[in-house]
Parts: sequence; C-alpha cells; structure tokens
Amino acid sequence: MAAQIWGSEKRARRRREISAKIAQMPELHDSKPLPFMTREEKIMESARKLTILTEKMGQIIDPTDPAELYHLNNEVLGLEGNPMALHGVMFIPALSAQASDEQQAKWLPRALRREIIGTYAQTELGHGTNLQNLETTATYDLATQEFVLHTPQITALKWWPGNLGKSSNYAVVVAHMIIKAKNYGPHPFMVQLRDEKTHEPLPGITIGDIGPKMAYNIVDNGFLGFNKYRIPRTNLLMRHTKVEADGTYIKPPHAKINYSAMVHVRAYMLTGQAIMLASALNIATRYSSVRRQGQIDKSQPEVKVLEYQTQQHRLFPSIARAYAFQFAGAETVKLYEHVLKEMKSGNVSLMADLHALTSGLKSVVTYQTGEGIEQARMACGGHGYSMASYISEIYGVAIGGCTYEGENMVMLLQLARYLVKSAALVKSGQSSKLGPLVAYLGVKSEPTSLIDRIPNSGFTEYVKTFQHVSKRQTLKAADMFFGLMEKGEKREIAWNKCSVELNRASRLHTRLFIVEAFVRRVNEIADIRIKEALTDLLHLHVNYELLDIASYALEDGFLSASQLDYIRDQVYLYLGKIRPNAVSLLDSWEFSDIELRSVLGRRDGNVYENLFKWAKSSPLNKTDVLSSVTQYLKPMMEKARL
Ligand SMILES: CCCCCCCCCCCCC/C=C/C(=O)SCCNC(=O)CCNC(=O)[C@H](O)C(C)(C)COP(=O)(O)OP(=O)(O)OC[C@H]1O[C@@H](n2cnc3c(N)ncnc32)[C@H](O)[C@@H]1OP(=O)(O)O
Ligand SMILES: Cc1cc2nc3c(=O)[nH]c(=O)nc-3n(C[C@H](O)[C@H](O)[C@H](O)COP(=O)(O)OP(=O)(O)OC[C@H]3O[C@@H](n4cnc5c(N)ncnc54)[C@H](O)[C@@H]3O)c2cc1C
Repeated sequence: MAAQIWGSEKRARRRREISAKIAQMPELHDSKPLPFMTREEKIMESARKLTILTEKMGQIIDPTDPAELYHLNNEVLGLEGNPMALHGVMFIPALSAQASDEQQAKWLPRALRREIIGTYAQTELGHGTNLQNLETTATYDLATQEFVLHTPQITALKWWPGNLGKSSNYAVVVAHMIIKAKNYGPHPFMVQLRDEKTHEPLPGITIGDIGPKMAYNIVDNGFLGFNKYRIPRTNLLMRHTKVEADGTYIKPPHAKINYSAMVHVRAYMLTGQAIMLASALNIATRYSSVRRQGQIDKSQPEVKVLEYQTQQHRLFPSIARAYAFQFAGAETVKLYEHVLKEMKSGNVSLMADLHALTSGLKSVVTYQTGEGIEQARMACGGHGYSMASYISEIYGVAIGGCTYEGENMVMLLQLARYLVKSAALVKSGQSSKLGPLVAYLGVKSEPTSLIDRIPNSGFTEYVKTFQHVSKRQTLKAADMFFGLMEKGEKREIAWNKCSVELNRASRLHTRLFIVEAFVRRVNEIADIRIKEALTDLLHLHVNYELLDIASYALEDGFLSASQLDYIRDQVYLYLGKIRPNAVSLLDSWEFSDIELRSVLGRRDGNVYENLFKWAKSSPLNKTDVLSSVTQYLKPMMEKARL
C-alpha cells in the first residue's frame, strides 16, 4: 500500500531508509517538543537543523529528487516551515522557469549551493489577489540601463512573502514594469535585499517580519519597501519577456507565463495537503483504537471509540479523501511537469487547461483537508485540543493553503471562466473542440442515474452521475450568466451576479476529477489484496461524496429517493467494511513518530503515560509556585482575607 501511496515500491523503500537514517541522527531531532518553544527558539532550532542538513543532506537523500527532499523536510524540519521554505518552494522554481539560460547560469548554482537565500515577493499590504493593481513599480532608466524599484505608498509594501522578513538576502520581486511612461504590467525581477557579508538590509530597502500568525510561525513572513532602489536591466527575468538596452519590450508567448511559480506550488501542494490530512487522521485513528469510553452493549466492557459508527463516519470518509487527493495530486504533478517542459520549448497551448485544473483542485483539496483535520481533532475529544496531539498545528498549516497561492473563491472563479467557455462551445454545437478534461460536457447523459440498477457496473454509473451533476450545474450557471448579458447586463456585473452558482460548478467539476483519478488508480492496481482494500475505500468515497452533493442530482430527478437510500446504506456498509483496515490504511503512509510530533498519535499507542510525561515537561511546571502567583494572585487573596 505504501508503494501505491508514494508512487512505487522504490519510493516507499527509500522513504523507509531515509526515516531510519534520520532516527539514528539525534542532532536532527527536535531538542524539545515544538509547542514548548517560543517563536524565536523554534526559528533558532530550525536554522540549526537546516545547516546540519546542508552539510549532511547528501548522506541521507538524493538532493536532486524533490520527493526525497520533501520527505526529509517533513521529518526533520516539520510542517511549521523553516528559514528557507520559500527558497525551495518558489525562489528556485521561479528562476528555473522564468530566468534566461544566461541568468540561470549566474544565479541558480549559487541558490542550489545555498550561497544565497531567496524568496518570492509578490503580495502587498493592499493587494494580493488582484495582481493588476499591485503598486510596486520598476521604472526603466534608459540613461543607466537600470530599473528603479519603488514603493510609492504604504499599501505598496510587499507583505506576506515567506522568509522575506529576516532570512532571505535575495528575492524574485514582482513589480509593474514601466518603460518610457508605458506600464507593461507585473513582471518578475531578481533583487538583492541584504549585504552578502553582513546580512544588513542594503540602502534603499526597508524590511522586517510581519509578526506571529495562526500557524507557520517558524517562517518569517515579511514586509519590504523600496526607496528608488536600482537594479541592472538584466535583473528582469528574461526567459520569456525581454527588455533591450534601448527600452524595446519583447512580449512573452503567453500573457500569464510569468505566473508559473504560482502554478508550480498549486500543482505540488495537493500531495502536501493529502499528507497533512493523512497525518491528522493517523493520529486520530490510532488514538481512537486506544481510547476506551462507554459501552455499545451494556453487558460488555468499554469499547474503543473507533467502534462507534459516528466516529467511523467522522474519520473514514476523510481517509478516502486523503488517498483520493494523493492520487489526483500525483496525476497533476505529472501534467505540470509535462506542461513546464512544453512551455520551456515555446509551446504554451496547455497552460489554460493546467491553470483551470490546478485552480479548482487547490481550492477543493485545501478546503476539504481543513474540514477533515478539524473533524480528526474533535474525534480525539479533549486531548485533541491539547498541543500534545499536534493536530491544531497541522490544521493551522493546512488551512493556510486556502489563502496562499490564490484565495480559494478567486481560484474557483478562474476555473469557472474555463467552464463557461466550454459551455459556450457545447451551446454552439462545437463540442468536438472541448479539451479532454471537459469532454463530458458535450456528452448526452441518460435521463436517470443507473446506480443500483446495473449489477457489477463497477464505478461507471457513479462517474456518470458525477458527470451529470457537474454538466448540469455548469450549463445552468453559464445560462444564467449568458441570460443576464442578453438582458443588457455588463459582462463583469453579470459575472458577479452568477459567481456563487459558477463556483458551485467549479467545485462539482473538480470533485468529479478527483473521483475519476481515484477510479483510474484503482483500475491500474494488479495486487489483489491492495486492490480490494482500495476498492472498499473507493466505494465509501463515491457514495459519501454523492450523498454530500445529492441535492444537485435530486432536483432534476436524476437520482430518486430510493437511490439515495441505497447510497446511504452503501456508506454504512463500507464504514463497517473499512473498520478492520482503518489503522493500517493510515499506517501505510509510514509516518514516523519523529515526523508526526504527536503524543496522541504514537505508533506504540502508549498514550496516557506519555501525555503525563509531556505535561510534566511544560515550562510552567519547572516551579511549584509561579511568579504570577507570588506577585499578583497571592497578594490579592491575602488582601481579600483581611
Ligand atoms: C517539491 C515541492 C513541494 C511543494 C509543496 C507545497 C508546500 C507549500 C508551502 C507553502 C508556501 C506558501 C507560499 C505561498 C506563496 C504565495 O502565496 S505567492 C502569491 C500567490 N498569489 C496569488 O496566487 C495571486 C492570485 N491571483 C492570481 O493568480 C491572478 O491575479 C488572477 C486571479 C489569476 C487574475 O490575474 P490577472 O492577471 O488579473 O488576470 P486577468 O487579466 O483577469 O486574466 C485572466 C485570464 O488569465 C488566465 N490566467 C490567469 N492565470 C493564469 C495562469 N497561471 N496560467 C494560464 N492562464 C492564466 C485566466 O485563465 C484568464 O483567461 P481567460 O479566461 O481566457 O481570459
Ligand atoms: C501562510 C501564507 C503564506 C504566504 N506566502 C506568500 C509568499 O511567499 N509570497 C507572496 O507573494 N504572498 C504570500 N502570501 C499571500 C497570499 O498569496 C495572499 O494572501 C493570497 O493570494 C490572497 O490574497 P489577499 O490577501 O489579497 O486576499 P483578498 O483578495 O483581499 O481576499 C479577501 C476576500 O476577498 C475575496 N475576493 C478578492 N477578490 C475577489 C474577486 N475578484 N472575486 C471574488 N472575491 C474576491 C476573497 O475571496 C476573500 O474572501 C501568503 C499568505 C499566507 C496566508
């Protein structure tokens, strides 16, 4: 099963080897539980481990393999980020995709050797979503052949970029490029921020940390202002766009090609989200098979809380989602790598499809991951609320994904643009022009669902039902939009008036893709036992998801009330079938105790003793009487007694 999760037997074996090596290297372990550290201590601890990793990484992993790097990162540095998180996640990808060969030769080896630390600085205090209204300017000075970076007002301060505040000395900065008074829109520039020897900010640069956040507090998300700060013309990233010495602008082959670093993260973050969901579920499911509370049959002893159907219903559909996200994420990464290769050789024809797909997936996956982790926390009762469970940290980190790389509603609307264009093709009889991901929009469906009517139909009838609801909602939202425009409404106003319905279509389309990716994977599996376990999970997934969106299928009579009862019964049937496998389905992800950082989720199940040990190690327990008591509470009580 680990081979299915991680992509191959070799990958699963490598993960095990890496975890085993890390287990033998105490210098790479947290020196004390992260929840007991201050933010400064955590940053220091992370930087300490990071420098050891830079020295020893080659002994543990193949540093050129992103999957091995990601695993090493999760085990040693953890989810809360590190002082170089953005260096690998966005700075290097931005340089790789957007810098010319000559620029790459100059900067990439230095970045890869970690001679310099970089980030991706795009979002500002006043604007994050609407890139067209970013306010930082890069004005070309023809006389000196330099760009002058400037922050005209407080809202133009860069705000949020990870590791910008204190750790990075370089950044890819996105600014509006102005040449001879003409604004060419946002473009990426390579900018040195700090002196390489002293790490002091360079003259003309104002920089710092934006303060503590809901989670991710090891990352120094920062602010950045420029006061007429000059950089050479050749620091504009010039793989696709060029500015010649005389100010001549050569436009890129696709208007949005400079957005590729964002698409990179949107594609890769899906499996990251799956891992976080599976981690929280691993903690909750293990704990639920240790925790005994109450009786189902009063004549019997107290049961493990995992025996309660409500507990299973709370956890198991999310287990299925974690697998589904992992499989859909793996497919998306493959597609991304393919499109990136094509883009580098000048073929930009697949960019729109990739953008639409990653926009929808990013939104649905992060939202459902957040939901699943929060349910996992509640499933652990009181102990879930303790930082000893570590679930609250996982939650805080995971839901950051609903916001970064494009706020979820906004990204769903990006997918909706693609769906509406596709609907227009269907309406004008040009279905043959539909791309493969939306081809179903042009296919006539049966009048009613055949779920429960055709024995041994596998998952075909389910997929058809998901296709039907997605198609119907897409065409309905598109009709609403076209209808408003026909009545004379301006395009943008009509769009806004339909946007809730449009986003519903985007969600349904994305959920269909996730179901299909799960079905594709299960169909590929040769090993009978693995196939059987995953088929059970897939049954739970399709029935649970369909029940969740049933109103769309009920409203036009595609599903009947009796079919809905059948689907509900299937959910209960598969909850029971999955119960014996539940812990194994999560243990198959092979998270080590070091990686999980959870007292509740320990592999050995020795929860209570370790919770007590953990509580005793709280800094508050170093002394029996705190100074808050001697200074304030004790005098207060004494005064009251007089
Ligand atoms: C091994 C690696 C592991 C990684 C694991 C991940 C771990 C995660 C770590 C966490 C780190 C967090 C880091 C976070 C970083 C950031 O958040 S960086 C900042 C991100 N910011 C955003 O995402 C901003 C969101 N906004 C936008 O993307 C855009 O502004 C917009 C909403 C898309 C609109 O852009 P705009 O230029 O205004 O577009 P329009 O003029 O309206 O045109 C829209 C048309 O453009 C098409 N389009 C847009 N984007 C793309 C694209 N990327 N590719 C292709 N096409 C694109 C769009 O489809 C529209 O087309 P038409 O409908 O044909 O007009
Ligand atoms: C943990 C974290 C890490 C980050 N790291 C980085 C980084 O490394 N580099 C970087 O540059 N940035 C980074 N960011 C910033 C992030 O990319 C932005 O916050 C994000 O893109 C959302 O933009 P915003 O803050 O402007 O939200 P807003 O756009 O102000 O969103 C507020 C509300 O308005 C709605 N809204 C906005 N526009 C529309 C619209 N057109 N239609 C409908 N609704 C709309 C949204 O849906 C939302 O409900 C990070 C953010 C976080 C939380």
